[in-house]
Amino acid sequence: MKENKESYKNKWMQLPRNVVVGHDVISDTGKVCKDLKLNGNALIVAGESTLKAAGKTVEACLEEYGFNVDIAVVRSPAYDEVKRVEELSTEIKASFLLGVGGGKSIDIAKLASTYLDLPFISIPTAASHDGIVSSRASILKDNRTVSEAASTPIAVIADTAIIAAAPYRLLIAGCGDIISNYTAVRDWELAHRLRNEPFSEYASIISKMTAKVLIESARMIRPGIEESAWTVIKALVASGVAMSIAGSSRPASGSEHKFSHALDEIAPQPALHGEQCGVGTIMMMYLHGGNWQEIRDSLITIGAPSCAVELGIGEEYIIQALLNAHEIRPERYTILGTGLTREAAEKVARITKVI
Ligand SMILES: NC(=O)C1=CN([C@@H]2O[C@H](COP(=O)(O)OP(=O)(O)OC[C@H]3O[C@@H](n4cnc5c(N)ncnc54)[C@H](OP(=O)(O)O)[C@@H]3O)[C@@H](O)[C@H]2O)C=CC1
Ligand SMILES: O=C(CO)COP(=O)(O)O
Ligand SMILES: [Zn+2]
Repeated sequence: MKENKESYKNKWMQLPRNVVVGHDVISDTGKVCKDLKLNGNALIVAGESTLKAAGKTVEACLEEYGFNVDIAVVRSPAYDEVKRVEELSTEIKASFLLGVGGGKSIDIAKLASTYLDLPFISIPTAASHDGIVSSRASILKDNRTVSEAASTPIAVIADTAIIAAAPYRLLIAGCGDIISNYTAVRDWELAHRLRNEPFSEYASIISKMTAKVLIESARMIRPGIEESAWTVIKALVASGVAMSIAGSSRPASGSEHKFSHALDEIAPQPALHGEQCGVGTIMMMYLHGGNWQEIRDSLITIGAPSCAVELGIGEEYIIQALLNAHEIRPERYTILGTGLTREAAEKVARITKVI
């Protein structure tokens, strides 16, 4: 029976059981965990700032319901942090993990709980990325971002008051990560046509819909407003569901993400993931022959970076990242093909006003 259980794992669509979104829902953390029949020792995984923003509140809410709670503070989305969290989980005999923070904390908790086969709860403190519910984890290995299959959270607790109070730059980054779905899906369609790569109509439609709805509501996205946090969180959740349906990050990660990951490797001070992906989408939409101006105008309306200066990254790094991008996850075919020439890279960056 066991081997059958294992065999279906590469076919299943893992979706979270409970997605709780709203004002002050963080105070329901203890109840959510009890309702999920979780017991024993909990391990919170958070960053320095997110521990203050929400981690300590989560600790108190869990203790109120009789859980023993430990905390692991993480600093980078790297494998050695995942290993450290795994060891601590084993040491304290954790029965479940909670990722409290941005993509880094959530991905580390997600991957550690996958390796340990423990339940995991996602508690985003910002609407900065679409890994909140996804069955993927993006982790640095030898300075290169790798995307690994991971367990979907059994619950998501997204407190819109905390998310609205987070630095607005994080909400804007989440918008960039969603808008990037447009070129991600075009790359996926291209790979399906040229290389017969498996393609999911449903996942691609959901993914494109999140970008479309967000662009249409761009004027409504404002700092400190819970309604704005709601709008972006719903898009991020839907985008993560699209990845879970596809069983890969394909619906939300294409050539624009390759560009962002390439920047992470060479830029002295990379910008936020979603900010870099947004700028990458402008240029990749140009390469696809699509309406890059609409992408650029939407990012500007939201207040997201649309060029190198606004990313705080030098022009040469933009060009170099364009030249390196196709080497990131080379098996994932995109509009970048086997790579741009320097002239082509400079041309696309100039025409789209990124440099
Ligand atoms: N698995 C997936 O499907 C996906 C994964 N990702 C990954 O997610 C990461 C990007 O996520 P992102 O959130 O931008 O990066 P981080 O998790 O690094 O968060 C960015 C910064 O925001 C801070 N922060 C978060 N919430 C708050 C808050 N409420 N108040 C104050 N500060 C806050 C964090 O603090 P602190 O330092 O305390 O953590 C951190 O310094 C990348 O590694 C990317 O690869 C992105 C998309 C999808
Ligand atoms: O960032 C992601 C989707 O927004 C995940 O993508 P990667 O698989 O490229 O890490
Ligand atoms: Zn992303």
